[in-house]
Amino acid sequence: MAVAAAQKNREMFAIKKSYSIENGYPSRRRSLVDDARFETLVVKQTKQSVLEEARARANDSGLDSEFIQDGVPIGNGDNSPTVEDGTQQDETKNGQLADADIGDDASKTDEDYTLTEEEIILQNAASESPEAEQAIQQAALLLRMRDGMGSLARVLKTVDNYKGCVQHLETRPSQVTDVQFDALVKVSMSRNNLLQLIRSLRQSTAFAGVNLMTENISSKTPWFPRHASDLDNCNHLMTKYEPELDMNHPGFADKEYRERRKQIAEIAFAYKYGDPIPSISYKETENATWQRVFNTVLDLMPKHACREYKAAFTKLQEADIFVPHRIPQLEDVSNFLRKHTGFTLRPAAGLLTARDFLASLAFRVFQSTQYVRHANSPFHTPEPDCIHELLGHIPLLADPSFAQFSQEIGLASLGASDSEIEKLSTVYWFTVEFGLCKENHQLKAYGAALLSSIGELLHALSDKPELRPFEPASTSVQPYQDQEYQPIYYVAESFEDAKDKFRRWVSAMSRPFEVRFNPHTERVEVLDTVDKLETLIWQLNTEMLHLTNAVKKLKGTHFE
Ligand SMILES: C[C@H](O)[C@H](O)[C@H]1CNc2nc(N)[nH]c(=O)c2N1
Ligand SMILES: N[C@@H](Cc1ccc(O)cc1)C(=O)O
Ligand SMILES: [Fe+2]
Repeated sequence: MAVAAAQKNREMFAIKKSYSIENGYPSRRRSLVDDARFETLVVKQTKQSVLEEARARANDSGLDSEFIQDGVPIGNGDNSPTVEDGTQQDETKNGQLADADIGDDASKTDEDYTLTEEEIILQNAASESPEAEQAIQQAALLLRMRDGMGSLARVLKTVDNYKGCVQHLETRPSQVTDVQFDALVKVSMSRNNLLQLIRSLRQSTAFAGVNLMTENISSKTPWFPRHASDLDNCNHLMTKYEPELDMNHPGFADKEYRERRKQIAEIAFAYKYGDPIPSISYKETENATWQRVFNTVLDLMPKHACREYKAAFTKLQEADIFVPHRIPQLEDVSNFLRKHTGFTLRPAAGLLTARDFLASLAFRVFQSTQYVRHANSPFHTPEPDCIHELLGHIPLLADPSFAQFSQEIGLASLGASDSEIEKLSTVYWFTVEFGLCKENHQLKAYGAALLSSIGELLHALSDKPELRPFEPASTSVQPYQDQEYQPIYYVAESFEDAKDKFRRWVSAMSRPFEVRFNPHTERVEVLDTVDKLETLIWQLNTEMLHLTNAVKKLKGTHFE
């Protein structure tokens, strides 16, 4: 009966809220890598429907309605094309017409082509405000010229009519049937005029295709938070681990537990940047669960935890934050961390998507759950809870070197592609969550999910699992599950060594820009102009001057 009720509850809940189930996620599979893949899929589908909607709108409002392709008017529901990332982009590698790209692909793009993703983005960008409409846009157009070079005169004239400026012009013999030449024309003109230019060129029978392939209209880089306050938008949940949705969750059939968990999660939903984290008056049973885990960690830590963990743990005890009889309040922990490494906490309502979770690390913000695991399973729980965050993550976030490693993973994730997010979260999994390291030839644990799950800690340090050296390139593609204990663990020489290897690996990632966190403004800066770099170099020079002076002064006192 209880199970049936829970099932019903689960279905209702799924319709209202579940990110996973309403989208058809196979909820029995429990791997965060699968989650990331699933997230990718949902994001893609959502994007697709946004694009299709925009196409339909463009069609309704008459834009492009004069263009008929293959005898089918654009926007015809059944025949509406799908956007494939990359097909357009490939044609302007390094801004040149790339020979290798001529051929099947090129002709295919033309045939499939109606309103491209770039045009929709341009149209949306232009429609934001009158200023946005007039903003000057750099763009590249690929023109398929049926009648030879003579058509170029017409192109140049039309660009001129629209008050545009041609910045680059390149042609090649076309391999598309019935097309003599392809021309790559880079122009600069207002967005509105650019849209008109494209329309106008398309009306001419001289062109078999007019494709917009912009360099910087396109939002190929996924959105990412620029300021710590933008993290208010980075709270998307993977709900499949929640007690309502996971039949293996120890709280699945416990209504009171689920209510309590929901009530605490509400705090996270309401939380905004700058708010103090509300205190929770934990129940006796909740404090008792904490006490059980806390005491076991105290017992095992001296032998099995890494040096840095133990040192920070002692500091947390000295600050009266880690005591056996009560669960620490996140606000107190946040203030403690701020003093040691500049990390702070934000309340999280549950397991966050990898992209959102990693993004916050870039700002030295750790998103922490605040509810407590079910009293029946103190030594293992399927979703992160505050005991995991507090006993697992907090001590190392108070260690400067580890804090920096965490932030670097976060910075690398900003604007990364979906497959790179998947790799970064796998590295996170095998280091921050389940990492082992060496200390005087002995194996020690530093992973948070080992230090908060006693059963797994002992398993990891037994002779059962396979141990491999931490190597980002191979670690980042190692599949894993989070249902049972891990069969493989990765061993780092030290945090410094892990950081070095990670840095070298990250520098080969595809993101075309570097970012830097400015702690004074809590802003992430994209290092994309000489001005910004010069300002930074100037700041570093000043810093170097101070450091050099400090060395001189120390040496001076030494020898006097
Ligand atoms: C980045 C990686 O996927 C990692 O396991 C994340 C996912 N989301 C999370 N969400 C919360 N609330 N706590 C966590 O520890 C994590 N870990
Ligand atoms: N298994 C961990 C909690 C946890 C769950 C899921 C995670 O992704 C991470 C941590 C524990 O029992 O402490
Ligand atoms: Fe964790």
